[in-house]
Amino acid sequence: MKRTVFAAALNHQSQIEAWAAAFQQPPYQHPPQHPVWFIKPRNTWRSHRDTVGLPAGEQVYSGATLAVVIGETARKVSAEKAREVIAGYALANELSLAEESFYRPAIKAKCHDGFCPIGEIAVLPDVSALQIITEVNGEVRDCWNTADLRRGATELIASLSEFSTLQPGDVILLGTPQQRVAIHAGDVVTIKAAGLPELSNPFSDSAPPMEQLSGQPTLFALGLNYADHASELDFKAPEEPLVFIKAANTLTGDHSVSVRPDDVEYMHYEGELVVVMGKTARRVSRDNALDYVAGYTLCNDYAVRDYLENYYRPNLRVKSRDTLTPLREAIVRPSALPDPHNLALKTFVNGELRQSGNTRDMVFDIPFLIAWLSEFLTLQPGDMIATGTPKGLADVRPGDEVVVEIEGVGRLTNRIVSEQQFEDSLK
Ligand SMILES: O=C(O)C/C(=C\C=C(/O)C(=O)O)C(=O)O
Ligand SMILES: [Mg+2]
Repeated sequence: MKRTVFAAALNHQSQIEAWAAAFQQPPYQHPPQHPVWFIKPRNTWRSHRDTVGLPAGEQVYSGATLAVVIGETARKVSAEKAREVIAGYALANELSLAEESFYRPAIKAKCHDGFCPIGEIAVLPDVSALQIITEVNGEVRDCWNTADLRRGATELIASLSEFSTLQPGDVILLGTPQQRVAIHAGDVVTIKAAGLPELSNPFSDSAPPMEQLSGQPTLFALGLNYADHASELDFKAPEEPLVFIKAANTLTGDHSVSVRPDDVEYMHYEGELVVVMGKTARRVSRDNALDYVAGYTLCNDYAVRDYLENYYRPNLRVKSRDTLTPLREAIVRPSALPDPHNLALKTFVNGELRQSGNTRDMVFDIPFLIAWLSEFLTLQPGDMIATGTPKGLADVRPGDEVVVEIEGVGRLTNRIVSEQQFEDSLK
C-alpha cells in the first residue's frame, strides 16, 4: 500500500532552463539549492485504467514520470546505499494545471482528485537513461529521457531521507520536463517505458468519484491564516488559503520529542487548532461544512527557518522533517466545542507564555476552508486541517519544554532535543 507520494519539482534540465531568468528576480532571488519537494495526497492516487475526471474550465497537463517505490525503511542513507532501499519502479502521471509559480504551494494546481495515476511496479536494474513516452489516443506526443534529470533516483532518496525517514510503500516521483501535454475529455493517455508495465488512463469531464480511497489520512496545513502572524513575518494576509501538506514521517504524539538540527539558528513552534474530518466531503457548501467534522485537536507545526528557500514554501525540509509535528491523537467532539471560532490559543516555553491568540482571528474560518478544499479535492474521514498559527514565534533550543494549549481542546506537550540526544535515544 502506498504511504506518502513525494514529488520533485524543477528536477528536469528543461525546467531549470525555462525558469532561469525568473529565479534571478524576486521573490526567488536565486535558483533552488536543494530539491524542491511537494506531496501528491491520497485523493490524487489512481491506478492503471482508472478514469480520471477533468475539472471544469481548467486546462490539465499530463506529466509522465518515473516513480521510485521504496521497499525498506531509509533514514539518512547515502546515494551509494540508496539503491538497496528501492523495491522497484513504476510509471506515473503527475497531472497538473499550468505551473505558474514555484513560490507558493501549488496545491490547487497539483492536488485535484485523480491527479496522480501510478502504474504497476517492476524491478529494473538501471533507470539512469530511460525513455518515458506519452501517447495520446495512440499517437506519440512526448518523449523524454531520465538522463536529463538534474538529480537521479538515488540522489533524491539520499536528499529526502536526510530529514524524512522513508518507509516501505513511500513513492518518489522524479520530475517532469517543462513541456507538458495538454489533455482533453475523451483522451486516453498512455505512458510507456522499456521494462515497465504501461500506465493508461481515460480522461472524462464526468468521472465518477472514487468512493473508497486507500492510504493514510492527509494533514493539510494553512500558512499565514492569522493576519498578525503574517505581518510578524512581513507578509500581507493571503487573499486565498495558502495550503501545504505535511507528510506522515513528521507526525509524533503528545509528550514526544522534536529534533532541533545542530547547524541552525532559528527553529520555532506554531500552536494550531486542527480540524478532523468525519465524513467524505466533496463540494460541500460553507453552510453545511461543519456537519462533516468529526472533531478537533491541536498540533505544533514546528519550522526550521534556516532551511527556507522560496520554492514551494514552506518546503518539506523546513516543515515536514521527522518529529516536527507533534499532534494530539484524542479529539474533542463538536458537541463539546460549540464554537471553534472563539478559543484562546496559547503556547508556553518552559512555563512562560510566548504565544497568545484566539481562533476568532483566523483569516479563513473552518467552514470556508472545508468548502474551499472540497471544491477541488475530496476530503476523507480522518483527513485533517491544521488551521495556522497566530503571532508570537520564538526560537526553541534543546531542553526546552513546549506546551500548546487550546481552550476546550486540550494541551500538547513536547520537548526539544539535539540531534545527538535523539540518536542516543534510538540506541
Ligand atoms: O513560514 C512562513 O514563512 C509562512 C508560511 C507558513 C506558515 C504557517 O505554517 C502558519 O502560518 O501557520 C508560508 O506558507 O510561507
Ligand atoms: Mg503553521
